Amino acid sequence: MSLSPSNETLTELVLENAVVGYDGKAIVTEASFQLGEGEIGCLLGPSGCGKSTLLRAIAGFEPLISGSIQVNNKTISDENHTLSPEKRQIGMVFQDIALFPHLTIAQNVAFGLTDWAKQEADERVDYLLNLVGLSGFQSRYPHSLSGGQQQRVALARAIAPKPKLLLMDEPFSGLDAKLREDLVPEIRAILKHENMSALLVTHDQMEAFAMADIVSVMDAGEIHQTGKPYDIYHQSKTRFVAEFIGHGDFLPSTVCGVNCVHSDLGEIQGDLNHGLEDNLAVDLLVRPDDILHDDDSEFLGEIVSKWFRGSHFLYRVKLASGKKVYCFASSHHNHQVGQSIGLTVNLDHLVLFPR
Ligand SMILES: Nc1ncnc2c1ncn2[C@@H]1O[C@H](COP(=O)(O)OP(=O)(O)OP(=O)(O)O)[C@@H](O)[C@H]1O
Repeated sequence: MSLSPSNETLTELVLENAVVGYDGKAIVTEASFQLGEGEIGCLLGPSGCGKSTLLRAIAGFEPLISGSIQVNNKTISDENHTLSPEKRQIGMVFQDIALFPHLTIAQNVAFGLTDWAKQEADERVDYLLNLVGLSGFQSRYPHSLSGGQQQRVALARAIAPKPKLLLMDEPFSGLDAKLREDLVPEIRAILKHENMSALLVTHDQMEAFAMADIVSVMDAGEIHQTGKPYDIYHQSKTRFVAEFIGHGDFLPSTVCGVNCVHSDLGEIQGDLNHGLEDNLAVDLLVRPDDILHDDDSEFLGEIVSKWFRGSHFLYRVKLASGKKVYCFASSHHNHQVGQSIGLTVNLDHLVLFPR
């Protein structure tokens, strides 16, 4: 058995209309998405929307009411059959790190390697501890490690037996914000290095965007949209996605051409044909980065509140119509609440919801 990185773990996961629930009552309705070989996916949604339920179905802990789950073209769950979790070769990392306290770090990582030859298992443990930045920690015990270090050990333990797929249920939510910010890209890099297909569950948008190649946004048991983080943010398909992801406002507008709307921001030409008929009443999604502060602009808005974000200010500005929108400004443009500032509209993708 070779050390990593390996291509053995390259896995494709396909969910087709998966319905999952408890006591015959559906919680997740017809979930479909596809995770390509070596891709990192994310189920993102508010608390109680069914993310963990769907993850548990993929792990084999919950049966499907209908639909199917396939790994590398092999059906592992459908309404008639649930392959048992231990036969799925799926690794899991949870929020509560759950290392074995009485085992050393090396023994924890080697936990799933009982059928490996000793020398290969030792080499695999050393390789992984080095990969997660903890070489030299072999004989320490979990209680002597920080939360972030423990979570890295948990990751090493989960990927040690080279599972086909790694499932991660809110793995960072017990960690403080700074540690999370550092650890998320680090763990992404490790998974990519290992060619590991992985699926993360989180309610944190920033975590989803920093970690995943592809994000499925869920609400009330339903997947609203699956796509790249950029597309989810800039081309939200439903009002829920538009509101759940980042800041944004809906401006009442009227369609005035194949790629044009009229709103309180004036007439805006988008870069795509929106396919809606002229004069249709719509809501236009406006993100903070769609409106920029510009001292030279004569189009004004009055600051009603402001947030200093280090590298920039986020202003809430009131337009002449009374509607409020967010606006970005670089951090040396420090204006006061009540002041009117110039605005330019930087909106290429028109995201419209008929009213
Ligand atoms: N074992 C169970 N039996 C019955 N209902 C359950 C069970 N587990 C979860 N539920 C219900 O299913 C719904 C979805 O729960 P789930 O844990 O999947 O949501 P989630 O999106 O992962 O939430 P969170 O982010 O808070 O963990 C909730 O209404 C929950 O109460």
